[in-house]
Amino acid sequence: MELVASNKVVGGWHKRYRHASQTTQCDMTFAIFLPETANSGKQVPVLYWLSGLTCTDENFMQKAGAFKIANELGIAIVAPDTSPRGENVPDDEHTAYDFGLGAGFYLNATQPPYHTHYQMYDYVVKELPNLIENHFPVSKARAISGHSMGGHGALTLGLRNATRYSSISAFSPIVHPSACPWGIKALSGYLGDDKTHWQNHDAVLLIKNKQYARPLPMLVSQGTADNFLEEQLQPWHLQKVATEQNYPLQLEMCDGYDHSYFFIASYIEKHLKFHAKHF
Ligand SMILES: N[C@@H](CCC(=O)N[C@@H](CS)C(=O)NCC(=O)O)C(=O)O
Repeated sequence: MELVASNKVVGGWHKRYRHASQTTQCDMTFAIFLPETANSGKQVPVLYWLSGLTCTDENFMQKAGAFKIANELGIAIVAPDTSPRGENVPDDEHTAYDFGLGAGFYLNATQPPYHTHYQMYDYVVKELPNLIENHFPVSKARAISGHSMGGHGALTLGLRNATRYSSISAFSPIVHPSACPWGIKALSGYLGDDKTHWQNHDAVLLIKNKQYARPLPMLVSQGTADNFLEEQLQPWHLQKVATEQNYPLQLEMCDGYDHSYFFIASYIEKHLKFHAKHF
């Protein structure tokens, strides 16, 4: 692992590392925030943060305003990149922002030419936590959260790995990718056109089909002034299946907030306190 950046912040540390990933077969960069309590070697729980389309490990760390409250709660935060990157990594053929680089959708692609590198599900669920737990003073208590495409990642990875995480949250998530333009483009491009292969990557279908080992506490926050609300995000689908299955979802509609990090900065304290309660 190569240290790329190191900044002291609120008594703790923000660090960026690059490493050769066996899962994605390219160099990956991630960021970690370590609270002050970790300086003395105390093992702290980890929140994995998955970012949205076009993002890297940097957006959350620079814009979410999470450090002070994460430090008070003694929580580390790990932010991976949103896709594999590098010269040999194929992009969308039209270099669109919603597929390929910056748009890995937290799944394991099966379709050429993407399947070699686009293995973000295994990277986030397995390789990254192993690396983090081997190199930093963290416990095995993990929570998962994310925004938009990363909200989709948090919901689906959390549901499918309910024994690895203690709680799930999401901001403005893509809840039903099988039925919205961003999701249909990604799932067909990475997994092929057979929709039976999409079900494991769709939070609404996972809950509908009870595809989880145990229900985890789930908090979803959605701005009412989000440009993507009607066409892409559609949280009412999640609310409906959660009610039908009695899944412990807390969905809050936040009046006047848009899709940006201004919204995340406004509600991150609530999400961090939610996860802190369940570690
Ligand atoms: N319309 C935007 C869509 C991308 C977008 O809104 N990305 C969100 C996640 S889905 C984001 O977090 N962007 C980066 C940021 O705000 O720092 C574009 O064309 O770039």
